[in-house]
Amino acid sequence: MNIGKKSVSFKPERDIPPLDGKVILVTGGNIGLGKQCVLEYARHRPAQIWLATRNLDKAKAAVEGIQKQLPSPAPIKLLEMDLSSLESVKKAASTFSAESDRLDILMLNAGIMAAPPGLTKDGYELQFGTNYVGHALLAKLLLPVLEKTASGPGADVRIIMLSSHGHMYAPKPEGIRFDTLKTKADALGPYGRYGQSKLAMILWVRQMAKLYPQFTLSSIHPGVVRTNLMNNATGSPLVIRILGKIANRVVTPVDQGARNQLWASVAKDVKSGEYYEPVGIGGTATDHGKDEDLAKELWGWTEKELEGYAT
Ligand SMILES: NC(=O)c1ccc[n+]([C@@H]2O[C@H](COP(=O)([O-])OP(=O)(O)OC[C@H]3O[C@@H](n4cnc5c(N)ncnc54)[C@H](O)[C@@H]3O)[C@@H](O)[C@H]2O)c1
Repeated sequence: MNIGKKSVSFKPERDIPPLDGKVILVTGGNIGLGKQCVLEYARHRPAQIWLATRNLDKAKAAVEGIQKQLPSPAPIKLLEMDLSSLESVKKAASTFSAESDRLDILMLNAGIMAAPPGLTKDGYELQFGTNYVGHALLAKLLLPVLEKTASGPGADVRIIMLSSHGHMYAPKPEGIRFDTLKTKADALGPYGRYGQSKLAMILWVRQMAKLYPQFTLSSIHPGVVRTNLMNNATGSPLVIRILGKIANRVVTPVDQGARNQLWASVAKDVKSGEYYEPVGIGGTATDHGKDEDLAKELWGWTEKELEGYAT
């Protein structure tokens, strides 16, 4: 943890610059941290915000709520996408690419935590497939538009992965147990699987930052934030209810929690490839999260898995 280190002071209303002309895509933007980011961006008037969601009805209601908080309507478009289906991710990426010729901020925010054992539609372990593989494919398919944006004048392309301090629960000593990524057999338990998926996001950011120096990439932990994330966690319903009640009293409210990812999307002092614990404190990943060989190995595995998906 970041004990003893001082968080960066970041106030979205003060520190997000005007976003004129910028195009932003937020996954999981209908609720929780993602919705808060959409609201904060909307206040700074970008050209377009794309809110990627697997539930259009919930997202429409969320957008109505956001618009009510603004002095005038912001340009927010919905993009249907289920991260647990690579076909759905592919469709979303091609819809986006057909309609937008730039992408300045890609906020890979959606996620699930401690879900019961299961597989995505393509046969990946449910949390790994949703949190990591789906986002890795989305970014891969959006590379042409990201690269085009980065080559333009005054470009500042940001890619942010919502990881977690929970990456410390990734399996030891391996970090990534490649034999568990395509099976329902629950060798790691719900938090081990969550930790593994969140470690993968940190490692992907490290490797991608090396390969694509024209972008600024970061992975972040938002803090322990009051959202719906616990609602789908597996375990004893009573324990989860009690934990949820305790958490609701002590955890960070969502407007505070969203600050780290907002900071990572605009601040000048973000170091590409780094993992940040709130807010703006780098260097806090576990040894696995700093393991460059593991990052390379995971990148190779991911490229092989997604090679049928052209950019
Ligand atoms: N809340 C915390 O304390 C905390 C701590 C560490 C990390 N995080 C991370 O922050 C991110 C946002 O979480 P949150 O706390 O706002 O939780 P949340 O449950 O409020 O929001 C999660 C979002 O992800 C979306 N999502 C889930 N599965 C999806 C799928 N298959 N396809 C598309 N979208 C899907 C949900 O619809 C929702 O919009 C997650 O990646 C989470 O792991 C949160």
